[in-house]
Amino acid sequence: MISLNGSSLLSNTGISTSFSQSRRNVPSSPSIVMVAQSNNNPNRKEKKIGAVSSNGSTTSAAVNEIKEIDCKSTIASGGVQDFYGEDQATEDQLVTPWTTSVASGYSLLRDPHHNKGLAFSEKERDAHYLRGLLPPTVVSQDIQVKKMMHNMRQYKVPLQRYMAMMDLQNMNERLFYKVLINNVEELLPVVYTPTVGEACQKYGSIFRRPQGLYISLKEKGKILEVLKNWPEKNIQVIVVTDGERILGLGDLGCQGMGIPVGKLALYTALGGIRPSASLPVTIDVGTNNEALLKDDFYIGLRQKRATGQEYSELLDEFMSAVKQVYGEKVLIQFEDFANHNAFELLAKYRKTHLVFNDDIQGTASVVLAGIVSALKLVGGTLAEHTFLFLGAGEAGTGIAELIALEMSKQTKAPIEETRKKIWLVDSKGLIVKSRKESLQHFKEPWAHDHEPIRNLLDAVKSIKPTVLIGSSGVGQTFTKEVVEAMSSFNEVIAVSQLYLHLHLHLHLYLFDEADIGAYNDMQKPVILALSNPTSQSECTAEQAYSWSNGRAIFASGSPFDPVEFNDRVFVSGQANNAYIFPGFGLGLIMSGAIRVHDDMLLAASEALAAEVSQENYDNGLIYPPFSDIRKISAQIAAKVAAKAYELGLATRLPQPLNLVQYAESCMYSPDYRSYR
Ligand SMILES: NC(=O)C1=CN([C@@H]2O[C@H](COP(=O)(O)OP(=O)(O)OC[C@H]3O[C@@H](n4cnc5c(N)ncnc54)[C@H](OP(=O)(O)O)[C@@H]3O)[C@@H](O)[C@H]2O)C=CC1
Ligand SMILES: CC(=O)C(=O)O
Ligand SMILES: [Mg+2]
Repeated sequence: MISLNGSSLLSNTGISTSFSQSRRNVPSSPSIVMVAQSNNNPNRKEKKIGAVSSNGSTTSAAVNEIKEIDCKSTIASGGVQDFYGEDQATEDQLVTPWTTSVASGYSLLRDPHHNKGLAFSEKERDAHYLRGLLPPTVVSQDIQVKKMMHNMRQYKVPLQRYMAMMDLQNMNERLFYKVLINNVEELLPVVYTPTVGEACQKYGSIFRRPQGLYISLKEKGKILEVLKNWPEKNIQVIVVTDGERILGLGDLGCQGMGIPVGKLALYTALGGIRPSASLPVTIDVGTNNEALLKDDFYIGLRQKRATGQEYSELLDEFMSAVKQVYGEKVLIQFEDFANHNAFELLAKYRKTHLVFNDDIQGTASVVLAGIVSALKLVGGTLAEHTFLFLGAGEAGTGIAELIALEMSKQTKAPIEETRKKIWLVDSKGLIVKSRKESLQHFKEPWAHDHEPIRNLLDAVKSIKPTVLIGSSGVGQTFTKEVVEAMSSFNEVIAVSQLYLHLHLHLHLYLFDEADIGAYNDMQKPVILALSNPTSQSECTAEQAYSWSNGRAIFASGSPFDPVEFNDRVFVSGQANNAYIFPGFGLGLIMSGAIRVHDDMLLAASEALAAEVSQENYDNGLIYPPFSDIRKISAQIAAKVAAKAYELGLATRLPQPLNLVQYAESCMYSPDYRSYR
């Protein structure tokens, strides 16, 4: 007998046996010394009772010997043997979490990495002691996928679908990824935004089995040991949050764990990173969410958030421990930190670690790609457009800076100049020079000369942007008046541009109504409502199309169903960093990159924009469909890796000749493996 600890204790379902060959998928001769050890039962003494050979021949002997342990005094009422002394123990007595460790297939069925459920072949059932543990039928993985989707579609409540998917992930990892990859467009809204937002809000009450690693203030000084508790050793990507800005839902404390878990599921499904190489982490420094602090089911520390030195010391310890345990090349993705920490953490650790802030950098890359694509539909170069943001935080200023950088590269103008084409509104109004003294540092570059303006509508009317981007985390802020204003003056600009165009290029001075109509039709306002989840979207797809009279080029952070307006069906795109981070991370990992550089974000953006087909454009789309995401991720990974080599930041040498092929060859496949 051995005592259970770590992840095996957490995945124990009552009866626990460990099938030690299966984990490594190689023939082995485990010699498991079975030791009975009790610290609460005076009648039980430490006893070495045997060893089990790889063919399991001594299993029954060993089990018989276990039964020899004197347990006369552990008969619980009703005649059921309290074999482990657990029923007899009172609440304040300590018990050891026992398990027997024999070469049986029972634990194989409960090992999510290797379980295949009914897909175990006859041969595997014989070889791995599964006879009798499964019903007789043998089914293919494809049938399992079909069944899972059939069952999933019976649930009408999205959170039930989420829970069904999480249960599957905890039960049969390969099937989970096969289901997700094969049905990515249908299931992305389930495992990711918007449903993951609701899951985080209710994480305590839906909590079944822990996923990921929780590092709280209690672990201060012990983070190295905590990391070593994680069962996998070859970690390549960590997604970490402190839960303070979960989507647009605010501070969800420890319950933010749903985000790293969800993002890493996408790393595997969309980017092909091996699940065993990924580690979701939640840093719990408390929460300022009063409702959660009072919630009986809350799973985190019940205290106000630690800040200042206490906070930065914990983060510092975590960052050093990660590097010590997993090395220089582990990618650490910061996710959903509040902006007062996010910018600082990125600035501090980008010099010493391979870090990437998805909300600042990934979002910037995906939105730049969408805008570059949109230019095909609305005309002009990046520098000829004017941008207005609602929201000047991580997403807003991150995107703004990357657009300004790309503009600067294209026009050779200094970035200080190109920034002037970009305006941002925060909760206090338009960011202007007169506010400079009181601005957070990341807003300062955007304080241009302009009179103060308090609200978005007035800012839209004054700035007359061609592109409006919502990154405020506040729903319904792109009102009818805002969208109508965006549409109206883009029309006016269209007419004046038409005059200019005819005059300068065609030397024509006359035109008819049809010309104006055709040209105006091309002048469409670009409206991106990035805030997640759906409830926080600045406007819905239906509102964008109807209020703009069908002229908006629209994309949103969370998906919307197609909209019928004026006998036309409008399909909107999803402007979400999920297009970028999986391929971006793959590119870093496969090149052995040691640092992230802004030029890699531009490279990723270019790769994504290049994947939008003419057919997509014809349908008004500025992003390719998610159904092609693995192919897209390979293209992104290749461009990012190429940039890493070019910048001298890659350590995997020699550089593979064909980076796209190499990226594809690195990708995890969820197909079942055959067991000896
Ligand atoms: N689609 C995607 O891929 C992504 C979407 N997002 C979404 O973007 C949203 C914002 O994220 P992030 O930038 O990290 O958050 P931040 O908290 O860093 O920034 C929010 C910004 O919005 C401003 N703001 C808040 N309320 C209002 C209001 N009523 N009117 C005007 N401005 C307001 C804030 O103003 P102030 O500074 O004055 O407080 C702040 O500048 C979230 O909903 C998130 O889910 C984020 C990343 C990626
Ligand atoms: C998509 C994302 O990262 C966010 O909304 O925070
Ligand atoms: Mg995020």
